[in-house]
Amino acid sequence: MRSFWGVFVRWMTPDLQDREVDEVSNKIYLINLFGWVGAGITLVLGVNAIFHQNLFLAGCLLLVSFAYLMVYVLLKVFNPENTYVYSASLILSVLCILMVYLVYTGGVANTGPLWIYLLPPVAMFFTGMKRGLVVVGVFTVVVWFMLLYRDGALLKASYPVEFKLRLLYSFLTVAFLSASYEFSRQVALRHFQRLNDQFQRQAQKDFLTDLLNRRGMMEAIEREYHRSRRFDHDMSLVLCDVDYFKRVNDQYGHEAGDYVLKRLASVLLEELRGQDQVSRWGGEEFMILLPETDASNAEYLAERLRLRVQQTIFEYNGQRIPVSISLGVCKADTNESVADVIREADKHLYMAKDSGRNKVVTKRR
Ligand SMILES: Nc1nc2c(ncn2[C@@H]2O[C@H](COP(=O)(O)OP(=O)(O)OP(=O)(O)O)[C@@H](O)[C@H]2O)c(=O)[nH]1
Repeated sequence: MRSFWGVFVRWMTPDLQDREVDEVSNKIYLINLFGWVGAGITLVLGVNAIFHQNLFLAGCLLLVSFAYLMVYVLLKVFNPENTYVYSASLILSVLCILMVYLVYTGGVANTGPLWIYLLPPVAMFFTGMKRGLVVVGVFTVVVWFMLLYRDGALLKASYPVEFKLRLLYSFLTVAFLSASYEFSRQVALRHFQRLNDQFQRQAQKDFLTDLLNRRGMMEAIEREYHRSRRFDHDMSLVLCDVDYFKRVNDQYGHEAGDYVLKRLASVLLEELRGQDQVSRWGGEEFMILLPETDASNAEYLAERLRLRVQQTIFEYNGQRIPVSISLGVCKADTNESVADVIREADKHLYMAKDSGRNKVVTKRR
């Protein structure tokens, strides 16, 4: 039963290929739903009109039903992300024509004009506030003209003047409310997107050094790794660790330790090229990603960093703190996974530590 429902829903809805639920996918699903509901209702009304021998009305309604079905076909056959704008325009155009027709004929017992309130919310939601206002504006002018021109000479149905005026005033009120609602929705959406971007950035930043954190760097490495494989470019990693950092904390205090990490972060940033990326990998460890860099250039850069740190004066509260770093360098090979490359860089770092610290060790091939 469940799988039947799943197949049915999949058949009825456009394929968004696991796209995340967002404003666009939400719109696509609603346009599709609107198409189905519109096609269903107008089909029933069309068949009903055939039974009542009103063949002109039946023809119109069946045509509308077919047009709404095309909304689904457009979304299903073509890429919905490209065609949903056309589907929305189709829905709106057909809706406008249907509303004008209902105002013209009066529908059942002159209640046809009551359906025009559908237009403002649908127009605003499907096409946005500005375009929605244009559609509603043009529609209002057309209907206003039809209702007021020579005391209803353009209408098949006849309405009292009070009804016509109140219909237009209340329609404009609904249009204004729909536009305000759409405007607030857009403002809230933008605010939400800004917050989301901010959280995403924060989730990838290290609060102490303001560098990328391990999570942000992992993403950067994965991205670069796939790029370098695809275009057959070199890529290297340098893992760098402060020597005897525990002593810094013990001797000068934890705040001095924090100062060293921050200062070191800015020294590393100064030495690197714009395309390189540096992150705080954890504690007193920094991971550096070097795109388009082979092992000997990565080693050269690592050596330059080591020297630069050695020559930099780290001074906190008037006290000079001796700081040096050890670095493990590894160039990514095509047959290695990202985890392998990181493991290799880590292995070389510990070889640098074992061989006395303040050293660079590179994987040679
Ligand atoms: N001040 C400060 N200390 C940190 C931070 N993160 C980690 N540490 C300290 O860094 C020290 C790391 O010490 P160890 O792992 O023993 O390494 P080490 O003393 O640098 O020795 P080697 O790496 O072998 O040269 C620990 O004392 C941690 O408490 C931080 O954000 N701020």
